[in-house]
Amino acid sequence: MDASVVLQSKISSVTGLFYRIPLLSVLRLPKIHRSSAMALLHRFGCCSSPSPPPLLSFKQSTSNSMLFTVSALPRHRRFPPSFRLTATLAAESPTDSASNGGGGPPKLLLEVKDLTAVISESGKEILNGVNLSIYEGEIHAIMGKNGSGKSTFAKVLVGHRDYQVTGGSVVFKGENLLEMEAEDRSLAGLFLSFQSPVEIPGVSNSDFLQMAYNARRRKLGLPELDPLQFYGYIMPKLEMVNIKADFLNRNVNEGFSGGEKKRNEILQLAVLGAELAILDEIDSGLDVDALRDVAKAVNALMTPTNSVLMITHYRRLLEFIKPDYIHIMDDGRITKTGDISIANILEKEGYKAMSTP
Ligand SMILES: Nc1ncnc2c1ncn2[C@@H]1O[C@H](COP(=O)(O)OP(=O)(O)OP(=O)(O)O)[C@@H](O)[C@H]1O
Repeated sequence: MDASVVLQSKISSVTGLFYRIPLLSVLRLPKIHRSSAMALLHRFGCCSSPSPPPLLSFKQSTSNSMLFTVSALPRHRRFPPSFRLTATLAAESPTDSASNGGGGPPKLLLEVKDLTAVISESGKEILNGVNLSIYEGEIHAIMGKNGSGKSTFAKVLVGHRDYQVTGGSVVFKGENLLEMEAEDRSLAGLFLSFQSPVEIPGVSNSDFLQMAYNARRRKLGLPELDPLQFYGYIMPKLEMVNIKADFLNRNVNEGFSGGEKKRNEILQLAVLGAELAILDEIDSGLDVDALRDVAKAVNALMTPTNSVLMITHYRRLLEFIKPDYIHIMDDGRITKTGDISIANILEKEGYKAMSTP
């Protein structure tokens, strides 16, 4: 833990420190990365809770400094690479326990109508009337030329502050998504894997994931997991994404290769669970084995009640994660919807084949 965090710990309340650690790290990032990193923290609802319970337990020593009792083991020994825990501790995904899973016709999960949005800073219009409906259990893919508005659409859905909605409606699980704060959207079950995942120096993956997971459990009224219980919960997830346990000791995305960052995004998804996972170019920068691992993990996470919206340029991802619908986005709206045959045509003929009615 570096000096600024220790200093901060001395002026923080006991419960306040917990979420100041990632926040401090974000504030140390270059300005260009800050809003993305804040969005990442908001993904987990970790910056707005008025009094989050501490993951790190600590107490005042006689010398007036804080004594941390993060765990019985020093940080570098907390997740040895060979660590295997066969625990039967409470390890259900919050969304598993929240889902109805009770049969019946699939419910409408997301309904976007005539959505328009501009860039907050310049007022430039990017989304020009997006319409999209996603039912529980469906996999949708959005394809489209560079700059057509795919990532903007994803970021608008999760409430990214760079964009302002100027019209239309978005209903998620029956609620007006546009009225919800970014972290509430995340806690409600919306997850966006970033095209360029941000690094958060000074915050370990394990602390970050446990904090995020417990934030979601709190929201759902479930008891939080302590570090040992969290081991039990996360170990199968690591195997699912084929990530070594020592990744948990490393700072969030710091020094990760492009492919490792993408795997880490899917690990976050596996840990948090999500009713709607939006995967923005999750295939970019992945070698073929990594793509297979990531796709396998995404498929394993599918249940009859959750859905995936993936943004991609390439058909090869769609061979691993088979979509029910493919949409073409052009100039900030969805102009065509079909099945895998759209991707086949695109591969052969390019976007000119999509411009005919
Ligand atoms: N924060 C921003 N500031 C300025 N311009 C932006 C911002 N966000 C998006 N844009 C612009 O909006 C347009 C759509 O961008 P977006 O990233 O949504 O496209 P995309 O379809 O995801 O493209 P790609 O396939 O290349 O990832 C682009 O012209 C982009 O430069």
